[in-house]
Amino acid sequence: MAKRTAEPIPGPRNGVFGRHLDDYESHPAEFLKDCRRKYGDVFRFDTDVVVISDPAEITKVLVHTNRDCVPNANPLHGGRFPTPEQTAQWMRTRQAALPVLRSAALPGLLPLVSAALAGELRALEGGWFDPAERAWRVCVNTMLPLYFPDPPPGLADALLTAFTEGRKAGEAAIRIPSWWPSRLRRRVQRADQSIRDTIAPLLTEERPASQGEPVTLLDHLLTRDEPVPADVAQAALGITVLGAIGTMGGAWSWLLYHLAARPDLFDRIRAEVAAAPAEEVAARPDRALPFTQAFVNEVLRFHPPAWLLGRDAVTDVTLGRWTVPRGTAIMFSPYLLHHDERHWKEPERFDPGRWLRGDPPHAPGAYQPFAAGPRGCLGTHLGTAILLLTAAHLATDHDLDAPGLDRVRPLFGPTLIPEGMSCRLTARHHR
Ligand code: HEM
Repeated sequence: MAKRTAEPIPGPRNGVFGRHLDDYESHPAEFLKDCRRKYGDVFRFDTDVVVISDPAEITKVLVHTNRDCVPNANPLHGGRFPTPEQTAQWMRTRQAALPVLRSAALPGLLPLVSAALAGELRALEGGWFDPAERAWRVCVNTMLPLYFPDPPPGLADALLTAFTEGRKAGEAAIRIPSWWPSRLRRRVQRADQSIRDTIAPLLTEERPASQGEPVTLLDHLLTRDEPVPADVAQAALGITVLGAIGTMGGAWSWLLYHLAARPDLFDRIRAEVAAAPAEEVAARPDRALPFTQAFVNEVLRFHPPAWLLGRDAVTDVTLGRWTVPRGTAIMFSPYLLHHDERHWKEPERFDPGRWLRGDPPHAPGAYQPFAAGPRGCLGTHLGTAILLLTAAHLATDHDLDAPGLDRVRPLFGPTLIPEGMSCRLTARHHR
């Protein structure tokens, strides 16, 4: 590995895949934390993989994404760097999806999300369920009404299949070479194709001229003066939701966990929601519910679903006093950042109040639940709103039981989810 200094980047001997894989797999976050303590804010994790934990360096890498580096290679796409044309195509997709995802558009659209969410929560009433198992479908069904006036039958299933298969293939990527046309990979490609096939006819359908303002993303795409290329439109309508399921579902599960773990704070949320005008809560929950917003911020700090992120350097990249060559994977962990006592007072304390006290709660760049820069989360505002609305609906309409929370463990998989939680929602007016 080329360096600016003669000294090699420190890290575990022979890399993690040499002798430490078991240690890493049994406690990934603890292992990384330990390495950071031993080796510093830039350490070598394995040949061609470095981990960084300094907020300023992380921000620099995120901001320069698409220029110096790209989001980690998707193993399903052969592990190659995307071509400049593929990156440009994806950036057009982001642009096409913005009409429903940017913060200014959301107040008019959130009542759709809120109604879908209320239905999903009602459907969960009565039986015991594991939030981490049910979250994926809840999140898809909650997001789709923003995209389609009548979500096409089968699309939610197609998205969930593609998500599940993609997750399995992602986990297997460590064992199967990225160019291997494995059965798993073919299943992901088939699932991806079925999303495109479900969406394609909607883009050519004759639709009645829309009455008044376009509402859903489909309306926006069909009423633009300049037609959006079919591939971009399909990706905007399907693949952006697919990209959101893992993180959104993880965040949703942790929200339920923390609400159940802190009945005192849940009561404060109930009081805040009861005192706020219902229309304001539905359209601008971030403004109407400051304590609930602080609670959500703290959930995403304590248990960021995207706990490990990475970029692949497409050119030599300087990290502190080192330069790593093109091809190096540069990883960082929002979980480590959010639990670093150098940037947070009492990081192991779940304390929404830290977001309300007026003084800056953390070092710049030390809060990264949504990453940042040109490839940061496209659904930051929507994701936050879904969590706020979930808390608001639960507060108004449901009691939440979740015994045995002390046995629930964080599972550091492709996303961070609670493992082993079981809970039950009961309608409040039934009591
Ligand atoms: C609380 C919920 C959510 C969290 C914590 C979250 C987190 C993230 C993070 C950390 C990334 C960056 C990944 C990286 O840098 O490699 C990301 C990307 C992305 N998110 Fe979210 N997200 C959430 C909700 C959503 C929602 C609701 C959408 C809606 C469609 C969405 C759409 C996307 C997309 C499309 C990308 C890929 C951006 C790109 O590569 O250009 N996310 N998300």
